[in-house]
Amino acid sequence: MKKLYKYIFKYKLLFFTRIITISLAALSAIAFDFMMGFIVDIFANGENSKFIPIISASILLIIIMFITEYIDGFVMSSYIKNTVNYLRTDIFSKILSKDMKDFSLDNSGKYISVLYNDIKIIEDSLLNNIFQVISSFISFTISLVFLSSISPTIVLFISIFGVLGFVIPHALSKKLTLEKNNYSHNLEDITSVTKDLFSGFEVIKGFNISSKINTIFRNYSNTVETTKRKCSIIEAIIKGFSLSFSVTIYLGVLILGGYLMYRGEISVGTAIIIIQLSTHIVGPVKISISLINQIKSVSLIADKIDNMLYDSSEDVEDTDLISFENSLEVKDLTFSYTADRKALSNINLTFEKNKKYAIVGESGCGKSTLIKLLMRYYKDYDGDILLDNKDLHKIFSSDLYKNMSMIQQNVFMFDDSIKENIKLFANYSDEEVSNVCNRSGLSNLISSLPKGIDSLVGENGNKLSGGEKQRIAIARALINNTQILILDESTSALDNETAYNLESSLLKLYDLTLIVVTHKLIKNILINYDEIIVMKDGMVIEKGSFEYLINLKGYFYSLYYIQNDDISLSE
Ligand SMILES: Nc1ncnc2c1ncn2[C@@H]1O[C@H](COP(=O)(O)OP(=O)(O)OP(=O)(O)O)[C@@H](O)[C@H]1O
Repeated sequence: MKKLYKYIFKYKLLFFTRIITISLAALSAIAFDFMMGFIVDIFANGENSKFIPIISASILLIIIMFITEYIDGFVMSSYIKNTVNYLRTDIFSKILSKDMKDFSLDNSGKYISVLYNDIKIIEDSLLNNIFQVISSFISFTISLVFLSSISPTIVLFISIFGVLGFVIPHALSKKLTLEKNNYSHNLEDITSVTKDLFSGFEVIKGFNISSKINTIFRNYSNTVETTKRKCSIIEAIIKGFSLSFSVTIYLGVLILGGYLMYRGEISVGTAIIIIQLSTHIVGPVKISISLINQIKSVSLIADKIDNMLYDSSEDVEDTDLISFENSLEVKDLTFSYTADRKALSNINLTFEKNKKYAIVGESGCGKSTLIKLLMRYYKDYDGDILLDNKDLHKIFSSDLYKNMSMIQQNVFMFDDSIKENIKLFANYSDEEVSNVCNRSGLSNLISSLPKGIDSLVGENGNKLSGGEKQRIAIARALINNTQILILDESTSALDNETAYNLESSLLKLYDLTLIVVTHKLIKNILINYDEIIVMKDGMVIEKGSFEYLINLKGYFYSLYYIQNDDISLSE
């Protein structure tokens, strides 16, 4: 919760201006109470000469109240706009600065929920209420000071019931905090699930499972609404308590004031002032109880955001890597996603600078897992991964991803031109862009388009084919001067010819260390790799050149034979 103070006080000037405007609004309201009392006394005593001045003062007060309300609304809306904006963009940039391994641990739906749902809860329950509490406190204090100068007995009575009114509902506040936290978690779940279900739209339609999916969604929606209802019930109980106490105080003041008037100790006007002032004491007590509880209920949500934004890389990264010079080594690497099954067992490999490596093996043997570990997606493995003899974990993220890039099947594209998608909005010259286009095999595509490199790619690159998007991704990596390029073709829908062309152009790049996960066992391509790494059941079981592996007549030979039934023909 403490970390939220940074956001609350970010716009100090607006914050304190708002306190001044709400104090003025509170003062004007109290001045109005006095005005009512004076008017009644002027009529009761027949003081005609004071009639015009009191009417003028009333009009002036109304104008002041209007202006104060206007300025107050203006300041408040500016404060909320700036603070919420700052909070949301700060959280967003913290999410972006997370390490890949940390980011992949959380479902992105959770981040979306924090950015919209949780921030809305913080705005409603904290930012708005904090001023209401301050305003209530100011009204309460000023009214109490005035009232104590008129009748200390009434002040004593109000204080006793006011304290009781605070203490009893306080007991319910913990329950409310927990329920609000549950509500926030349930909102997270429904956002993630909705996101997943929409991304599976084609499957839902294709397999005709809409009614099953509707049931799943209804259950999530029901859970969210049930938790929200629980919060509302607890809030209603708290409000019920505070209402009972405030009505008791109000009635008590009315009876005590009436009694003092009956005894002739105060005038009718003063009795009205007492009653009006007591509303400024009772009202704040009543509101503050539920407001303070609502503010407290934000604390668990604030802690949750803190935990989510915790970046484990801050703890370990202390090594730089200016440029990859020698080798990427994997020593005794073992990794499991779940305790009951190893995804990788005892892997030992060396990837030398500028050499080309292919990783092959049947589906599920651990190829993608291996390259994800090389890209530092997961940290909890046994063994070592060393880049130029430096522990992969310790290398600064900025250095690591400057030297290593991975291209997967789903290449993210900005809705902009081909050129901007290659440059990624950095300052590269046209010559540099054209150079990487040649190297990544994009030149043919560009020359066939009427607007060339300035052609727009469409939303997420929908005007381009899968292979073209992958080429743009390669150009991105090359312009960034990536030393090690990892290509995951495991799930690639690329046809053989496109895959062939893509790999051939990369294999020709001398100053690039290339690691390609491939399913397509094509001799003319595979002979160009320095080493083919063959995996089975999470282990590396063979490795060597294409020729060596074929002559070995082992597992690779059988895999190759399945895809190329007649070896003699394909050779
Ligand atoms: N996030 C995950 N959580 C749990 N198990 C996983 C996860 N990702 C992969 N696995 C399991 O780890 C094993 C290796 O998966 P991996 O994706 O590395 O295989 P692969 O060789 O790349 O397969 P493919 O060629 O089909 O892409 C598989 O048994 C898979 O079910």
